[in-house]
Amino acid sequence: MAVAELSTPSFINTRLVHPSKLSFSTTHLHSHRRLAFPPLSRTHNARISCSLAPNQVQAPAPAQTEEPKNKPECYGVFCLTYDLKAEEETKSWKKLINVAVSGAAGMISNHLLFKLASGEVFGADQPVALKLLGSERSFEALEGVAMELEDSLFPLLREVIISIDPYEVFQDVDWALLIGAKPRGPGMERADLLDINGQIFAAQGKALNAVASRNVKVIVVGNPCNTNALICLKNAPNIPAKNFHALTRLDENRAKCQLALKAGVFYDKVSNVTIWGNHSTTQVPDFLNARIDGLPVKEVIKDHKWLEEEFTHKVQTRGGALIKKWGRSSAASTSVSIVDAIKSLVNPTPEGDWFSSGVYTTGNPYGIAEDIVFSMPCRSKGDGDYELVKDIKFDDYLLKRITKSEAELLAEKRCVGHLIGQGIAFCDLPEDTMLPGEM
Ligand SMILES: NC(=O)C1=CN([C@@H]2O[C@H](COP(=O)(O)OP(=O)(O)OC[C@H]3O[C@@H](n4cnc5c(N)ncnc54)[C@H](OP(=O)(O)O)[C@@H]3O)[C@@H](O)[C@H]2O)C=CC1
Ligand SMILES: O=C([O-])CC(=O)C(=O)O
Repeated sequence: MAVAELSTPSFINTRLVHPSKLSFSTTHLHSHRRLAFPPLSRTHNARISCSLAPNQVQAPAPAQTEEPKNKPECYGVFCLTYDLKAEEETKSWKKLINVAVSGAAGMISNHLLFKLASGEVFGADQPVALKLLGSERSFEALEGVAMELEDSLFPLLREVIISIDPYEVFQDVDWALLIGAKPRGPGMERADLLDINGQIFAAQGKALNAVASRNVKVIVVGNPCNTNALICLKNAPNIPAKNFHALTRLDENRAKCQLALKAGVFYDKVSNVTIWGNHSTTQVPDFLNARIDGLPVKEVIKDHKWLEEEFTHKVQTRGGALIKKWGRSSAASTSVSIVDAIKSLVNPTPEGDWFSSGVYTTGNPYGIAEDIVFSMPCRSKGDGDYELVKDIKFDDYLLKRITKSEAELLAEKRCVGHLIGQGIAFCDLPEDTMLPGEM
């Protein structure tokens, strides 16, 4: 049996031994101990214990013994132990947080993971553990991702595990970024997509409910993301519904860019942009409440016909326009928008401004149907939570558009009744229901 000798708990002083070359010995992590690693297995992942407890962990998770039966599997250099308290420059760092990413071998993740590990998302004093969820099919690609993370030498990246089991990946997670989903293929009905992807998010909701931190924040990216988020939260009744988000931040960013272009200003001058509704072509980019340089958009952009027609359509179909150019859907800008969405929750929202997120509608002050996930304007104190913005103006144009997106989401919800404990599915989707990328 090959065994790695670790003479110190510090990360930088340990010897690197690749786990695939070693077999299991012990998981006790103290200085001056013998440590070896299990061979890579596709069903069981190893998470190495460390001297830091994850933040906010209250989940009634299966008891973690020192040698759990299904010991999760760490990856390569991340199997080496460390002790943040032992190094001068890391003593002041915060407690490790656990971040799960599904679809981790996909295009969006390929951009996102490196941002998460670099410190640009959670801060330069926030060590992270990345827990990557893939599938049997993509397991080798997932190993490739983990190898690239190893080679990037990120000081803040203290643990990486790869797995195809959501119950292992979601154990004690503080954030779950749910990206993995099946794209709609040629000839596939939207109802089929809702069902196929809905099954994934129902299973992941159940796993989060069982093993994640009770305070986990969940951002659903995989499409159709609003209804997937609804399915996920319905299958996780022990986690507050408020903690679930569907990503509409990319749409907000796209809207800001178009307004800036038309007004001839740089996009940092555009604020208070809400995307209402579904992440689909019925989404409503709100120019009534948006501001440019502090002024109402309609005072700066006098061409109101452009706002109602061209601007709205451009934002709704930006994903499709990009696919036509690239031959694949937005990945880099989506990952940037996921970073923006997280940062908006962990930093106080600038005075007077807000951000868009697809959130649970129950108790909303706008009269939008309850019990769906709808993009609305939010503000955060920076504690991971948010409040809906109250002082919002509506006019007939805005209300009519919002109603259309609301009707679409209610129809999507009827299609997934079987996945949310609401009886038999009945699918009567509007003809023109499309993802942004389907135009
Ligand atoms: N909300 C938003 O603003 C946006 C959302 N999206 C959506 O994000 C999702 C991911 O996009 P992207 O990263 O570009 O896509 P990729 O195809 O590159 O990656 C998708 C990942 O999803 C996983 N996946 C595919 N089918 C299944 C399945 N049946 N069960 C579980 N996992 C599955 C794949 O994992 P594996 O290889 O392991 O099977 C793959 O790694 C898509 O649904 C896309 O529509 C995209 C852009 C914007
Ligand atoms: O439709 C897609 O898969 C891509 C998408 O969501 C977008 O670009 O907004």
